[in-house]
Amino acid sequence: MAFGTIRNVRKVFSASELNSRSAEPVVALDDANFDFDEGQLIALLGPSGCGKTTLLRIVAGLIQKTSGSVMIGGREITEPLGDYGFVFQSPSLMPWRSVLDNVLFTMEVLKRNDKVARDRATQLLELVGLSGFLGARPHQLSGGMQQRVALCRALIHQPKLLLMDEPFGALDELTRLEMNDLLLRIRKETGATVLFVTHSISEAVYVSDKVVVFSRRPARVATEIPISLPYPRNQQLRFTPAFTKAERLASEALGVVPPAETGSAA
Ligand SMILES: Nc1ncnc2c1ncn2[C@@H]1O[C@H](COP(=O)(O)OP(=O)(O)OP(=O)(O)O)[C@@H](O)[C@H]1O
Repeated sequence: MAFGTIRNVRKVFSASELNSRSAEPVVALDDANFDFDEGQLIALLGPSGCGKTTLLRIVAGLIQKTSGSVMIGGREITEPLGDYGFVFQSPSLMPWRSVLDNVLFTMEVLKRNDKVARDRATQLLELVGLSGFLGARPHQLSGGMQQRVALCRALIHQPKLLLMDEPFGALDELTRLEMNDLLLRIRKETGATVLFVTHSISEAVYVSDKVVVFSRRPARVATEIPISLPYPRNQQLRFTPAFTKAERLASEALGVVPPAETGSAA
């Protein structure tokens, strides 16, 4: 059985949730379906406003779905679980805390801020190339470095599932490419299962085992594209026929380009 199953998930934001008497209900998700295995990295790709963040928040147990089922590791998700990690577009670090103490914040909340936690935080920060910045404050770091800290903070408690919502969307192109490689390396080291929301077709193909493409709101899964590019991946893969073909399939599903006459070939 799959580690994660998203079945017929529908979410309607009612007028009361919209805090307005006059507003029409908003159908954010309509019958979203897909599965994923433990250790997989799944990219969720779709037009702006199609409900990707809403789906992540439902998977996280932060909001209730209107109908359908979300099972993670054999449990139906109805409330927030402690064993998830989150990375958002903004790193949201605490400015008064050092890099190390920002990473350890999760462990403080979980009351597990012991030597083991500190050693792991130090190892993670080393893995992302920040071993020289343990005592630095967030304002002394670049945007990419801050996002590396946020990644370590999300992984410090060895979460069952890592949820990433456009984590590299605010970074410049070069830093973004570096972060894609870093994510692949971290994921290999930690074995984390990841749901990764992005607007970038190229990024989705590069980092994932499968791209789930959503239609316009109300979102349904338009198609699932298995990515069988080899590991370890490197930037040269972006210029291979297999990569271009996957990008083309995703672009077709998004309606960016018409379907190729053969139905799939790049
Ligand atoms: N708390 C909320 N209350 C009411 N409506 C909401 C709420 N959260 C999201 N929505 C609506 O649900 C729809 C989907 O929003 P969502 O943020 O999930 O889309 P998205 O695909 O993540 O967008 P983007 O890619 O631009 O970040 C939007 O129309 C949004 O206005």
